[in-house]
Amino acid sequence: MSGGTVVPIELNVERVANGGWCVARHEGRVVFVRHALPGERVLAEVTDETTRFLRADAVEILDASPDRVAPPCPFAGPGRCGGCDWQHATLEAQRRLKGEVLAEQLQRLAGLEVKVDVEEVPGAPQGLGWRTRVQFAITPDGTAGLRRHRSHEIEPVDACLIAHSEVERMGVERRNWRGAAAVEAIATGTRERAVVVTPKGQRTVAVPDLAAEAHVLVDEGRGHVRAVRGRTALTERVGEREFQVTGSGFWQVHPGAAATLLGAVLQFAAVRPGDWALDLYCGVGLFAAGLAEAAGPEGAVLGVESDARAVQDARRNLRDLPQARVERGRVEDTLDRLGVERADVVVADPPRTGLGREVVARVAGLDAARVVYVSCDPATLARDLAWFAERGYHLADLRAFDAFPMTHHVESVALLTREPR
Ligand SMILES: C[S@@+](CC[C@H](N)C(=O)[O-])C[C@H]1O[C@@H](n2cnc3c(N)ncnc32)[C@H](O)[C@@H]1O
Repeated sequence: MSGGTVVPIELNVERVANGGWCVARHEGRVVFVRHALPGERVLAEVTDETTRFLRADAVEILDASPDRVAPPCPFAGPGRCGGCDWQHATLEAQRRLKGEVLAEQLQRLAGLEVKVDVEEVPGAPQGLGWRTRVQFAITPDGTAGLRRHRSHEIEPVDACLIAHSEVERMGVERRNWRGAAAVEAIATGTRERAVVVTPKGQRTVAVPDLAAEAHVLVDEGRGHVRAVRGRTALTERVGEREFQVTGSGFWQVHPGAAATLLGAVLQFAAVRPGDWALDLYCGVGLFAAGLAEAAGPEGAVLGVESDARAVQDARRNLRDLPQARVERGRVEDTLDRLGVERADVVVADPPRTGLGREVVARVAGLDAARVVYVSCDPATLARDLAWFAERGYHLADLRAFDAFPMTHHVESVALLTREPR
């Protein structure tokens, strides 16, 4: 907005929308408002304006929702840290709102009427202290902070309440990082050093008394974190099995999420001994391991993953399961390249962009009895489910998990089955 005093507008807040917003209306235009809750009357400052809609921050609550609480974090609130969206709502309300968002996306984009209960993920009872990877932005004077919402500005913080205690014990916020643009701290609980990658190379930082795994990446000032150079593997444990995760390879950030999602995937996949299963976008092999154990030595599992280091990790993590193999490549080309024509079960866990129409068509063509779709984005999940429906696969079951408390993000696991012929 241009300079001068910003006059707040009064809004009656309606429903929740995807992305941590609520919907209101002002002079014929939709307003997407943050820091508000459905049913509230608020004064809001407009932060962004187009011909079709406004964005605004609630700055004063005139009628509060019964779901409202004081944010536990002092850096949450209008114009402050953009890392969390729902610090001002109870955890129960946050989960209800996420369920409403998922249900609304499924209704609007896939024509599905579903009631969604978002389940708690064990390991963060207050919704705090769960984030095992935190990307800190660095101010020009070297102070660590977090980005403000939809902004390049940095909010200096002296602690992040959703960060895991081991990330906090690294003390990234208490060090000076002059010359770096970003630092990513990754904690898992077994390593005792921090590795810093600078433009001049990699160095190891001693972190005194750190009974934590610390892994810090620094970029070259271009505003993004680069993959770590060299082999700095972390070890994650799920049940009896250990998973090596090298560099910035994908692993769930909530310490309870990997085991919880694996449980949901195996429940829906219902793999039987001798089955032929695919794990698409397999990362370091979390789901492939469970599928291979269930399929047994007579079965077979193929993991497909595009990231070279994740493929190396997956092969290592699955080396005691000869029925599992991992192929490096993009899902879009690899199934064709390998001539994969059928499967009993397909698990797919794509990035936020979802599967897309072509991969949906390719997966549906495999004629699997069950397709398990793991998604971190309700909108792309709903879009893809509509395409699956065109090809005869329908939503048979859905579980959703609060793997990112205090934020608007929600993780879903959908079971798709074929229409009987
Ligand atoms: C959400 S992660 C899932 C990882 C794994 N299922 C897990 O739970 O740990 C998505 C993975 O897909 C990989 N990926 C991204 N685009 C891909 C593509 N087009 N083809 C194959 N893998 C891809 C990423 O490298 C990442 O490891």
